[in-house]
Amino acid sequence: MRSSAVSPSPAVLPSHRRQRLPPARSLPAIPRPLVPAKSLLAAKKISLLAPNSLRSGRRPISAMASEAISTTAAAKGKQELLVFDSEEEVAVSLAKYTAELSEKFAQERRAFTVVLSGGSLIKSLRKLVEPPYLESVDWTKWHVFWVDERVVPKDHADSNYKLAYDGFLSKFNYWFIPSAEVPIPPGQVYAINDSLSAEGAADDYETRLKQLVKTGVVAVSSTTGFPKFDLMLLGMGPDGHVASLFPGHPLLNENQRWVTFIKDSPKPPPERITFTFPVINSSAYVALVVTGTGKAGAVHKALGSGQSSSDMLPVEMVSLKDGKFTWFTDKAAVSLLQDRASL
Ligand SMILES: O=C1O[C@H](COP(=O)(O)O)[C@@H](O)[C@H](O)[C@H]1O
Repeated sequence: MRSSAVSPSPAVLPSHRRQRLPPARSLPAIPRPLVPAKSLLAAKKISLLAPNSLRSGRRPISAMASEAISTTAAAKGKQELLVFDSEEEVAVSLAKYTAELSEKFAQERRAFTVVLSGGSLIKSLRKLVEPPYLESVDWTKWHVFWVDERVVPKDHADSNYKLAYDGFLSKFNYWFIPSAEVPIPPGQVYAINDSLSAEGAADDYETRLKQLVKTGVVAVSSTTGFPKFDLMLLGMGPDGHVASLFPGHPLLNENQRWVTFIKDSPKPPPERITFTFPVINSSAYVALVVTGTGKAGAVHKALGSGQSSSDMLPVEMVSLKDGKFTWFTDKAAVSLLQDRASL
């Protein structure tokens, strides 16, 4: 088992986790099939619309939509837009994509640093804890972080940690273990210290990240000097916010801090901590998962309007320095892009 430089003390774990969860090392060994190296992004997709991407095996929603989105995406930098028929298919593809990156980084760096969001993203990760991935992924290499967190106790309904724990980290349902945790060593799950103020929690998280950079668990971008996470799994709100970076908020311009705090979040709860754009944009891979008609307006503004302006949505500010940025969407989320009038 890999030990981390910074292990959460038992005091920062929520009581339900302390009491109920067997340590990862006590789980029975699970036979891990050899997973052949596969190309990334080989899963079923119906659209590929951005430049600099593999184009094989993909069919556009429509020629009109394809052309229009491709043009806009080209103007906005290296992005790939994948459109699936349903959220179910998004979840299937996201699991494959994540498992393949897990294998790649586990081999290359002996660690896989994964950053989670809250919100609907967690539900879309459900296929990763089902066969075949629950057996084939080397969970012991995972180091789990949060791109943003609400400043509430970890057992609070608003906690992104709790959401991830209840919806993902505790959902390891192997046939002879009816209910167990995903076997990520507990010291590699980096929840915030919920006994601190928003400012204190942001400082503490940034300090912990700096220690993990020093020990080599988290990589550093040679381009930006900011931490370079292997995979960031982002969601997007209907207003186009990502992490806890909201439209028009001064935090959008933060360019020094790795982790900062907000006390006036327009979406409750008001107090949160969040990674900053320099950190998000230094990632090796970002998967932005956007599903449902509620997000269609923001998707249209980001990808379909052809306008690049001073009123950029936060999602439009995701622009990786030297990483790969992929949108995982369903048809509902891109429904306004399919409307010829808006293309
Ligand atoms: O408040 C938040 O919202 C966003 C988006 O959530 P969704 O439910 O609309 O997908 C989420 O990505 C972020 O982590 C969370 O704190």
